[in-house]
Amino acid sequence: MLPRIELKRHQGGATLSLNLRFDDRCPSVEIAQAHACLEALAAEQPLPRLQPLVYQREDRPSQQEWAAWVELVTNPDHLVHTPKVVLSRETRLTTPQPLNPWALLSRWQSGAAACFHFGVQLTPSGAFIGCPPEQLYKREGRHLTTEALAGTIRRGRDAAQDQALAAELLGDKKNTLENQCVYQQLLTQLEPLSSQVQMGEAHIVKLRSVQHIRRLIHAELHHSVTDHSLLSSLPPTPAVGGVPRESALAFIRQHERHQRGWYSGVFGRISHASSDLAVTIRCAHIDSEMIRLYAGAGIVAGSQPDEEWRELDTKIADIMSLLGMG
Ligand SMILES: C=C(O[C@@H]1C=C(C(=O)O)C=C[C@H]1O)C(=O)O
Repeated sequence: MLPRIELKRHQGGATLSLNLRFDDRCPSVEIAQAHACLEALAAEQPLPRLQPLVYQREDRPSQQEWAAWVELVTNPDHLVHTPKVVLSRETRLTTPQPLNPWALLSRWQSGAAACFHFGVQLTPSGAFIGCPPEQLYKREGRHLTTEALAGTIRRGRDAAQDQALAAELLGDKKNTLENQCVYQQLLTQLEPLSSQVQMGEAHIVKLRSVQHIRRLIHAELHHSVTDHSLLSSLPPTPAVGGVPRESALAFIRQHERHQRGWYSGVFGRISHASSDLAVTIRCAHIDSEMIRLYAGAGIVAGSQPDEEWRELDTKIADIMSLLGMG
């Protein structure tokens, strides 16, 4: 989806872009519609204060169903052909109070400096917003940077505990395997598309509520490779899908009963000179009476249902705390 109007904030200002399509459309109609959109833009207004919400919460799957899925994925007969599946949960908050998505995004992004910040107005009262920590890829000319971001542990109560948890994460077999599944697939996919592929050391990324293992990957793209080729090949990475992709996605389609919607997709900017794209995790879909939050966790050999469920709780609680709940 390409929005009609894009607003990009950067240091020292903002850029507004207007997108026009001239393929199968009458040019004068397209220009008139674009003009109407520009005229409908309202002047900047102060954001409303976020009020604590009264809501009803429903999680899909339930903890019981989740445990059953994790047992299925970690069964040796399943692991032998599908070593990683990223399973997800949808948390629905039904509320009679309208929530201003931009007020939520503003509070969210102030505590997520190292993340992408995006919001898409889908309808007058509906938006998809998020602060994902994960880059699908960044391209400058022929130079590509991507990353394997997978493997999670909570933040510590103080600096010493936080460091101890980070060290535990880096040394943990199950989390290392989760990350390895991602970088191995990225390296395989990049091989026919690029040369001089280099991978950095595993290190820790610290977010407000969780820490992750990350490995950066750099490559020089062949001249024939376009964003279209990269987007046809890389997503969904095993950070949101699994390994091998097809059987992991088949498991997800068979078992997850909620729609992932815009969650676990791709969001960003593409141009001839450069591109910058994020994976849409840590996000919320807001409608007039419902907020949908999403969280996923990579399931591999050694994953325990209760621990993975707690990981989902931590990721969701991070967003709910912005709304004064959870
Ligand atoms: C799928 C999500 O996150 C992914 C899963 C992770 C994990 O299981 O350790 C960590 C980061 C992401 O790769 C999500 O947050 O929804």
